[in-house]
Amino acid sequence: MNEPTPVYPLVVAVDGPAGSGKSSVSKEVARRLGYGFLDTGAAYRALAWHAEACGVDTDDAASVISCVSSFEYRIGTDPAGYAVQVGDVDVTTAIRDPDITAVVSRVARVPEVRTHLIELFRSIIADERRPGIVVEGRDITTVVAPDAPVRILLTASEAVRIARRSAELVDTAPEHTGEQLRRRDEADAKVVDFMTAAEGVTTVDSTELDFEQTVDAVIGVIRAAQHEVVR
Ligand SMILES: Nc1ncnc2c1ncn2[C@@H]1O[C@H](COP(=O)(O)OP(=O)(O)O)[C@@H](O)[C@H]1O
Ligand SMILES: Nc1ccn([C@@H]2O[C@H](COP(=O)(O)OP(=O)(O)O)[C@@H](O)[C@H]2O)c(=O)n1
Repeated sequence: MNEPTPVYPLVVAVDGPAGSGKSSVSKEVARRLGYGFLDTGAAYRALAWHAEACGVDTDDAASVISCVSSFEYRIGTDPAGYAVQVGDVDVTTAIRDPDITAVVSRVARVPEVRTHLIELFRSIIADERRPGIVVEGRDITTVVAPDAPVRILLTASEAVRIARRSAELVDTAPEHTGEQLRRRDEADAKVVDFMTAAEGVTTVDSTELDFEQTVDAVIGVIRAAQHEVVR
C-alpha cells in the first residue's frame, strides 16, 4: 500500500497571553523535534521599533501605516538562535525594551499592519525547509494558520504569568510588570481572542506545570495529532 505523501512543513500553531510560555516552550519544542520556530510577536515589536525610529506617533494609525512600506523585516527560524533585522540593523535585543513593549499593542491593532504581517508570516512558513515549524503568537490558530494540523492554546493563570515575567525583569518592580502585562493583554484581546480556545484547538494550561512538563505536554499534543493523521 502506498504511504500518504507528507505535506511539509507540518505547522504547529501556538497562541496565548503574555508570559504563558509561548516563546520559550515553542522554541524548545522546535529544537527537540528538529522543527523551525517563528516568533510572530517579534515582527509586531520590530514594526513598533521601526515606527519609533521613523519618529511617527504610534497612537496615530495613519502614521503607523505610512511606515509599513519602508519596513524591511527579516527573521530566522532556527530555534537555536535567530536574529531579528530591520534593514541593516540587528534589533533582536532592542525590541524587548520595555519602551517597545509599552507601545507594541498600538501598532498591532492597526488592520493594515496585521494584513501585511500575516502575509509575511505565511510566506516564511511556506519557505521553511525543516519538516515542521512551530509558530507562536496571538492569532496563529485562528487567522494565520487556521488549517494547521496542530493548534494549541498555551495558558497559565494571570498570577503565574506575572510572576514568570517579573522573574525575567529583575530591574522592574513586580507591580509595574503586572500592571503592564494586564494592560497589554486587555488591549490585545480587543483585537483577537487568545484567551479562549477556538474549535479544534487544544488547551495546555501550564499553571501547575514546570517548564519541562509544559514542553512534554506540547510534544504530547503534537504526537497525538500525528497519530490521528497516520491512523
Ligand atoms: N511552565 C513553565 N514553568 C515555569 N516557567 C516557565 C514556564 N513556561 C515558561 N516559563 C518561563 O516564563 C517566562 C515567560 O515565558 P515566555 O516564553 O517569554 O512567554 P510568552 O512568550 O508567552 O510571553 C520565561 O522566563 C520562561 O522561561
Ligand atoms: N500573532 C501576534 C503576535 C503578537 N502580537 C502583538 O505583539 C505584541 C508582542 O508579542 P510577544 O509575543 O512578543 O509578547 P509576549 O507574549 O512574549 O510578551 C503583543 O502584545 C501583541 O500586541 C499580535 O498582535 N499578534
